[in-house]
Amino acid sequence: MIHQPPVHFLGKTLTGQPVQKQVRKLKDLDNIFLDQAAFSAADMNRVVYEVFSYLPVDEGTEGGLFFGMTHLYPGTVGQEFYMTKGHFHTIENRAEYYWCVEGEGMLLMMDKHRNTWAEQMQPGSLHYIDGYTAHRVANTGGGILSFGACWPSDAGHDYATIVKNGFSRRLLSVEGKPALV
Ligand SMILES: O=P(O)(O)OC[C@H]1O[C@](O)(CO)[C@@H](O)[C@@H]1O
Ligand SMILES: [Fe+2]
Repeated sequence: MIHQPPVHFLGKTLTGQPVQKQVRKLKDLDNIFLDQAAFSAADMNRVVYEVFSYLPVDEGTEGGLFFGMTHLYPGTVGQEFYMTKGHFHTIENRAEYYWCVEGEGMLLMMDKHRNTWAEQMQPGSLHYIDGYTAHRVANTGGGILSFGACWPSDAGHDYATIVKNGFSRRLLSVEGKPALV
């Protein structure tokens, strides 16, 4: 039997059934940004990023894979660029790929010893995120940053550790340029 694939990935657009869309607004990113005064003054309904996910198996399936496209909008809160929430995986050894399709950004990674480093994202850049490594993406450009992700369906998301302790370094906009401080 020949099947038509249910989902299509054209440029930065993922369409078909079953693609799920998740929207993250500023109000979903509480305790992420350094400048709490700037955060409180901002419009909480501002969309920061959208994630289109293809989840062909149940969450938690060992051996399965998930696929997602994230569109992260440009903007800042205080001196920080709009960024994703960031997470470790609940099953800590699970790795992931990110790849950039459009825009300019920075992938922040932090290991279990809280060493933090960054990789530059530009169209075509491919990023291997090892297990035990927290990951977060910041949009450092003037347009949308679109990136793909592929991760194990049993990885899970541990957001709480990042909300509580953050990354050990922050990516700030210093004279319009990204600086890891
Ligand atoms: O889950 P966060 O930290 O909000 O970041 C969004 C991106 O990360 C993923 O959760 C996968 O790690 C994707 O769904 C999405 O590409
Ligand atoms: Fe992840």
